[in-house]
Amino acid sequence: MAATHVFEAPPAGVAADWTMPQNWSQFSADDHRTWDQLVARQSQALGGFASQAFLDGLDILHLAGPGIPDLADLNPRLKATTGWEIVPVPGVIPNEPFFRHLAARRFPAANFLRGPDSLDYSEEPDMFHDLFGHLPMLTNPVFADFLVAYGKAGLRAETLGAADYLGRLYLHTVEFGLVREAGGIRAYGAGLLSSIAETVHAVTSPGARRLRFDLARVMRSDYLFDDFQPTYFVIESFEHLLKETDETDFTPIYARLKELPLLAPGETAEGDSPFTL
Ligand SMILES: C[C@H](O)[C@H](O)[C@H]1CNc2nc(N)[nH]c(=O)c2N1
Ligand SMILES: N[C@@H](Cc1ccccc1)C(=O)O
Ligand SMILES: [Fe+2]
Repeated sequence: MAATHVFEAPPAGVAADWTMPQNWSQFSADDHRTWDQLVARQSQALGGFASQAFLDGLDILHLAGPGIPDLADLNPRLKATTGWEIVPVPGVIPNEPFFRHLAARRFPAANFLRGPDSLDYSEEPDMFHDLFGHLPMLTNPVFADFLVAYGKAGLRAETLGAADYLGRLYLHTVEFGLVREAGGIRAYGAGLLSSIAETVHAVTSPGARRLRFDLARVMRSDYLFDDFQPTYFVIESFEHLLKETDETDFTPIYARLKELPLLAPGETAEGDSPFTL
């Protein structure tokens, strides 16, 4: 987590719920050019790597036209699909307000853009990651409901001192998740899909470890934040992910996990099931 700054209190200009005005006119011509470059090369490169659900949702961003999207235009279009909207925040915010926004179908998006030196990979989640990476999946009804169920589970976890388990679930699904699809493997995680370099690595590299998704295994698996993940988890379907999160009482899982050591990034565990096609 070295490079990424997590805010502890809302800085000036940021509301108590961590949201801030997008202030679209603040973005420079260079920012808009970088955005267009990112969208063009990333959209071009994702065929064969990205889940169809993601590719379908990407249309909504392309419809927004060139330049960094104005949320005043984008949000009504997103809202019409699944009821979700984007709310600008200064960067990585604490868990509790993050869960609260998700539970209310508001997706927090960082209100700054990476520089042209980080087109392939950024160590820090920025506006390109949050909009290009996350927004397309928010237009998928099953995934959209999963993320609400996740936010509610997060709020419950906060009261149980178990938020870190949920943080790991998020990282290994919403951010770096793979899915069995079209007789192969596709990426649906936003941390992959906003980075060409890591998407290609996760889907194709023989050196990437891919395990079958297992809820408890995922919840005890630590992750890297500023480098490629050593292990990826593959789900069978978004329906399965929704069911696991929506209908599960996590309390006994947390109780069991508290007795087990955390697994370091890339560490193997008894019972690991490598993903096979
Ligand atoms: C839920 C999980 O723990 C995760 O680290 C949260 C915390 N705060 C965040 N804040 C923002 N803006 N974006 C994120 O993806 C997250 N992730
Ligand atoms: N690596 C991602 C950004 C990111 C960092 C950390 C966690 C999630 C996403 C990108 O290049 O877009
Ligand atoms: Fe993200």
